[in-house]
Amino acid sequence: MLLLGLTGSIATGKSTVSTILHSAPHKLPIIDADVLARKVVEPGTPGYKKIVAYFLPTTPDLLLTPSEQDSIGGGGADSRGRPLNRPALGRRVFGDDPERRRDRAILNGIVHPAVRREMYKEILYYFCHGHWAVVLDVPLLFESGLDVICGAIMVVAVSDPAVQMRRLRARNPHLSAEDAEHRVRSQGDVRQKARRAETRGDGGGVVVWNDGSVEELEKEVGAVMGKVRKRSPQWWAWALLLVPPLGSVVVLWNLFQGWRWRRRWDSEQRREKAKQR
Ligand SMILES: CC(C)(COP(=O)(O)OP(=O)(O)OC[C@H]1O[C@@H](n2cnc3c(N)ncnc32)[C@H](O)[C@@H]1O)[C@@H](O)C(=O)NCCC(=O)NCCS
Ligand SMILES: Nc1ncnc2c1ncn2[C@@H]1O[C@H](COP(=O)(O)OP(=O)(O)OP(=O)(O)O)[C@@H](O)[C@H]1O
Repeated sequence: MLLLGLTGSIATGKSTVSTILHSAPHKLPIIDADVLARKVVEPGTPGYKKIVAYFLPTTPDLLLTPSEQDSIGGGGADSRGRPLNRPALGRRVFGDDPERRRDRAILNGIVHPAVRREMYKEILYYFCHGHWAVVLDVPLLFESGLDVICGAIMVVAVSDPAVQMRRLRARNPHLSAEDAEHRVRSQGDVRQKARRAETRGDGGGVVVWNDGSVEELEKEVGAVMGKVRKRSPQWWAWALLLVPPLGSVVVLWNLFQGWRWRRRWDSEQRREKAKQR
């Protein structure tokens, strides 16, 4: 089974592409890291407890008040505690200054391992059901190291940063211009991610440009999926499932390839930095 990593930057169109990939004619199952990242910090979970222990003393509005819960339809507080006030936590961790970077690293250190565990369980489920591919929708695919396990990576990118900012503010009108700017800056430049995917070569890394309309996007997704599909037909997914030793060898080979792509990219980056000095 092909693990197709779907990534990009904030508001570049990952969720829109993931909806396209989930619908006909592609009909792929989706594992959404944002959904899992919410699940693993629900009240009562170990993730929730760690976040409250670290952030509450310095973030008085970290938990929703009963009236805020009513207004978002979250129900009343129960014995597991009040839900997190996500915008308030976002203000603590999104941005470029050292304090926010440190707090973001701490939050990532709590949330990412729990997300990875949930993700592996879902991958196993889809593998056992004989799907030819599953989409891993992960905004921070490269940053979290999950690129290594993916047989192919699709980056959804926009070439004009103003388009990204406009779509973000239209989708999240509650964000101030400053908050929106902080969120965009908290993720790497999407054009850099596009270049990184392309270094993986034909079908192993593809870029979907989303500067145009949704109809154009659908066509573009169709075209790049043609390249991806060539590398991993349905019969191959069944062969891996029915011949476990073959499946194990292929998993190891894919991990090795992913690791080699990562190393190649890191050394290219080092060379570029050295040239700039
Ligand atoms: C800070 C939190 C509570 C803000 O929640 P909020 O509901 O306001 O935003 P949401 O979760 O929908 O995120 C919106 C977008 O921000 C970006 N983003 C989220 N977390 C991060 C991060 N740690 N670093 C950079 N960008 C991020 C993603 O593109 C995401 O799609 C939340 O984003 C969070 O818990 N982040 C840490 C976990 C994480 O990395 N999630 C991303 C997938 S693993
Ligand atoms: N081609 C397009 N034309 C117009 N609007 C678009 C297009 N693609 C996406 N959008 C809109 O832009 C906004 C951001 O898109 P989407 O939610 O798919 O991005 P995302 O990368 O998943 O964002 P996030 O990382 O924040 O979850 C949405 O409101 C979406 O409807």
